[in-house]
Order: sequence, then C-alpha cells, then structure tokens
Amino acid sequence: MSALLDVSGLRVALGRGRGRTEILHGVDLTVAPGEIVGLIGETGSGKTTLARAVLGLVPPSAGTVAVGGREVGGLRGAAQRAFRRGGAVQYVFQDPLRSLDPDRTVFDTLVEGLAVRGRSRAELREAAEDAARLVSLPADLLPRHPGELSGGQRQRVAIGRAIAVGPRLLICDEPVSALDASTRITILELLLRLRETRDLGVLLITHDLGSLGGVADRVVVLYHGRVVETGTTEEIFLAPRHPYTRLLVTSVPSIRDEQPPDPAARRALREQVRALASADLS
Ligand SMILES: Nc1ncnc2c1ncn2[C@@H]1O[C@H](COP(=O)(O)OP(=O)(O)OP(=O)(O)O)[C@@H](O)[C@H]1O
Repeated sequence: MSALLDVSGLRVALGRGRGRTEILHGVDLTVAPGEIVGLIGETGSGKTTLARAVLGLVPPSAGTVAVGGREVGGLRGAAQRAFRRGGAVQYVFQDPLRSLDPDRTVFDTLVEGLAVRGRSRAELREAAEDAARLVSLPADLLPRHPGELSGGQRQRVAIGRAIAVGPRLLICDEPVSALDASTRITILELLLRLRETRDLGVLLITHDLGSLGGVADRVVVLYHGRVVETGTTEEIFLAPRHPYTRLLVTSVPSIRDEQPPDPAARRALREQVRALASADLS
C-alpha cells in the first residue's frame, strides 16, 4: 500500500540567529490510508514540531514531507494556503476547551471548515448532522456551546469538526490525555471506527505508550528529534530494542504487571537512557 504520509529525512530548525537549534534531525515516518501510527516521545522530543511540519506550519531545512504523493513541505504563500484550505490533513488538539471557540455552538463548530465554501443552510445542517452522527454526538447538543459539554463530548466535537472537511490524514496530538479513563477508551474507539469507515490515516501523538495499545497498528519512537525505533505495536510492546523504548514499555502498568521487571534491570535501563540523554546534550 502506498503511503498517505511520507516523511523522509526531515530536518527542522527553530529559533532565530544564534538561538536557532535543530529540533528534528532527519526523521523518516510513513502513514498508510486506514493506518493508525502512534508517535511516542517524551516532552521536548519534537512530536509537535513534526506535526507542524506536516501541516506546513514550519518549513523543513532538509528532507521531504509528502501527502498523497504530493510534496507539501516546501509549499509557500498561495500554494501553501490552498493546501491547508483543501483540508487533506486535519489536526486535533489535546485540550478541546482551548481549541474550541467558547462562543460558537456545536453546530457552527462542526461546519466551521465548510461555511467558507459557500454552502446553503440546508446543506450545512445536513453536514453538521452527519458529522455529529459520525462522532456519536446526540443531535440535541448541536445548539449548545463548548462550556455546556463534558470533556469527552468536546473532544468529539473537535474530531467531528476535523472529519467534516473530509481529510485523508488526521493528526491527533495527545487527544485523550485530558480525559478520564473510560472517556479515553470511547475516544480511541471512535478513532478506530473512523479509520475503518473512512479509510482515514491517523498519526496519534502521545507520551503515554499505554494509550496506544489496542489502537495503533505501528509505533514510531521519537527521542531527542530522532526516530530510534519503529515497529508494529506488538513488536514495540513485546520486543522493544532501544533502551528508551524498553524504559517506556516497563513504565506501562498493564504490561509491567503481566511481566514484573527485575528492579535491577529497570535501574540499568534508566542509567542507559540517562547516559544517552547527556550524550545528546553535549
Ligand atoms: N518556536 C520555537 N523556537 C525554538 N525552539 C522551539 C520552538 N518551539 C519548540 N521549540 C523547542 O523544540 C523542542 C521540541 O518541542 P516540541 O513541542 O516539538 O516537543 P514535543 O515532543 O511535542 O513536547 P510535548 O510533549 O511537551 O508537547 C523543545 O526543546 C522546544 O523547546
């Protein structure tokens, strides 16, 4: 299957003048249609920078970003705006309360990306109802405002808004970390359903490996701006190769409890990861 998202040798530097630092040091990553890829890494590893590069918000200093076979990393000006308006890639933020306009009803939010395309009110109502159905939001919530919804309902609105414009790739940045455990499961199930019904590719960004189990087909491990390991979720969970990945795996309670790690082995792993981190900083 050809890649929907193909990131190759991506380097991104941020900051100005002497403060300019390379954040991504040659990242390779693919997402196929209908595939959920987990992107995991600790805070500051460059996950959001990678997402921003895919959205065309930060330019690569080297490497390529292709969506549906089309190079989008180097787009500028009108071509870049047209790519963003086209809606092929949509972004869902961690905190829906901050990403949703508090003064906008659920209805208006769901059709936000469509309204500018000059549709009739009847078409918009149909689109809003379709989007609400897709993300299992009851129609009686359409006139409400974000402040009147639960955290899970807000995240459904944010996902519904993204889906309404018909994206091929959804980038979800920590979509469940602000939610309680049972709501997390329903949102992750929603992503699973959407990838099946819509053949949607999903890049699921998280620092919590546990939330990827049962959802991601593959996992990409980012460490200090480099991909240190890629594998199927099963490979990553059962046979992690890189010390950082092994540390992540032993930190997931459900895995840890099945195979209690030897405390000495765990300490040794921490030491290895610490040594790697200081090597990177020097
Ligand atoms: N505009 C900027 N200028 C300079 N450095 C930046 C800028 N934005 C981010 N950085 C740095 O880039 C690095 C990666 O940040 P990024 O937000 O991509 O990490 P992350 O993995 O998404 O972290 P988190 O999980 O905390 O969101 C960090 O060290 C950050 O301080």
